[in-house]
Amino acid sequence: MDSLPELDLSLQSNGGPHSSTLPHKQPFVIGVAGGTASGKTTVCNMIISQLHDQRVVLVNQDSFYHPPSVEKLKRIHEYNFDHPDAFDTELLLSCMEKLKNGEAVSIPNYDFKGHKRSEQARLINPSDVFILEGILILHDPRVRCLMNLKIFVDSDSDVRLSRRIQRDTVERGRNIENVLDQYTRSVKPSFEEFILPTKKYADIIIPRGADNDVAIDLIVQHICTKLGQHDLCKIYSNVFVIFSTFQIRGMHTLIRDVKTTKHDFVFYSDRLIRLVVEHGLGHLPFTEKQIITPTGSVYTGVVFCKRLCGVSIIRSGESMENALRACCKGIKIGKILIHGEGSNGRQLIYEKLPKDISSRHVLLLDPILASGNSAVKAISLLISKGVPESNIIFLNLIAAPQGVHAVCKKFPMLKIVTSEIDASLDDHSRVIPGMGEFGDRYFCTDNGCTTPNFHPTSPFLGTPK
Ligand SMILES: Nc1ncnc2c1ncn2[C@@H]1O[C@H](COP(=O)(O)OP(=O)(O)O)[C@@H](O)[C@H]1O
Ligand SMILES: Nc1ccn([C@@H]2O[C@H](COP(=O)(O)O)[C@@H](O)[C@H]2O)c(=O)n1
Ligand SMILES: [Mg+2]
Repeated sequence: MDSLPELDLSLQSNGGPHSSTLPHKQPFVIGVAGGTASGKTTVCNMIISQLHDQRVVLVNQDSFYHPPSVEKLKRIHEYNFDHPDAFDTELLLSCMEKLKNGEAVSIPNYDFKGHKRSEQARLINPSDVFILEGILILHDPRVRCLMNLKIFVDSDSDVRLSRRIQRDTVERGRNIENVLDQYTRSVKPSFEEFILPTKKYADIIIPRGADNDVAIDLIVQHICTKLGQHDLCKIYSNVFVIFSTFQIRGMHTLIRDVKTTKHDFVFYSDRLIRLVVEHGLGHLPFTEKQIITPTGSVYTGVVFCKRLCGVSIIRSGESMENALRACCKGIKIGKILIHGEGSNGRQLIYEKLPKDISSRHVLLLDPILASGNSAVKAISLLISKGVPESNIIFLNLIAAPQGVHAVCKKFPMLKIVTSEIDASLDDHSRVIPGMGEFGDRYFCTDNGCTTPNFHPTSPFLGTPK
């Protein structure tokens, strides 16, 4: 029998686990094609507003219209703006190549009234997501090759024509006669000859354009999932990186900064730890439960697994205990101390684990997964105590690829939940870029600590200097 009260997971993560994110080097490129006035620009703006936490840049194919020569401008009513040759695709390709290489580019702004590039160009910075939008954006195979997701907006042609009349007379300096004449002479024939045939390249076709909220929601979810997939998450299905937002990156920026004060380091580490713990809890099993609300109505919900325990790897892991206690009232927390210099020869120095640990789901706590040697030792101990591998969730703030490989290869059934995966390890097995000695910074035992923030949970805690 437990001497502690039954566990109550008083706070839970909002929904299931996100198989998520990392800043990745290559941007996610989406192509959005469709006939004129089908709602491409409107759909793109809706996607961008729903991806509010990501850096998303919209690049319109219109920006790459060739400016017609003076001769052609004189007979502009004969010009076909809906033909693939109307666009400077070479310029589009070279801009995209620079952006993909992390360089900023200047792209033209297009003036539909004067049929020319505006004086003022638009500076575009490298970004997480680029949306390329335009009637013929799926036409050139080289442009299609840049895309991770291809969308075709499919709206009824009568609706498109009426919207085009409205838009072009209000926004593009045309009259109804111009619009109808251009539509029958070049817009409609080119749609049939060049634009409609590109629908077959689309991964997703959106009927009814911007009215199709469901399709737009699904697309946004798909983009979020894809953005969150670090390469290691693709290799190991048991690695989960929490969804990266500017908030999370901001907190990482603070705790990784060598100049950050001790107080801020502890404050922002605690915030990040809480997020990781909440995500970790989202991976626990649950069963369905119906309850009656005060209005007498039935609510079908879930109850979480109550047989839990935390195990912190001393000393840094102890920094995660408060967050776990705050989420899981009365949770038992065991401790493991492993010691060893260099990359080999880790030894178990101390362990204090609940007697019934084999029947519990274990949240193993260590903010940094570096070489993985200590983690492998700790996990092996848990397994030797009878904890099923699949009942272990290993929670970190940052993980090095080497540590992820070491743990996942040996224990493919456990789950790792982390907030960022770093680039590498240095010769001293320190995570790079990393955040230095987490335990020293958190417990204020490094040199120069002026504002001790004492967390007296560990029998092994050094004396603050
Ligand atoms: N679902 C919709 N309902 C009403 N008006 C719309 C809808 N989608 C687009 N529009 C309007 O139709 C016009 C054309 O839409 P737009 O997004 O510019 O199309 P595209 O970029 O494909 O040419 C715009 O004036 C826009 O405000
Ligand atoms: N000077 C120009 C350039 C283009 N067009 C028309 O714009 C349409 C593309 O923009 P959408 O937002 O409608 O996709 C295309 O159909 C061209 O006919 C123009 O009228 N004048
Ligand atoms: Mg548009």
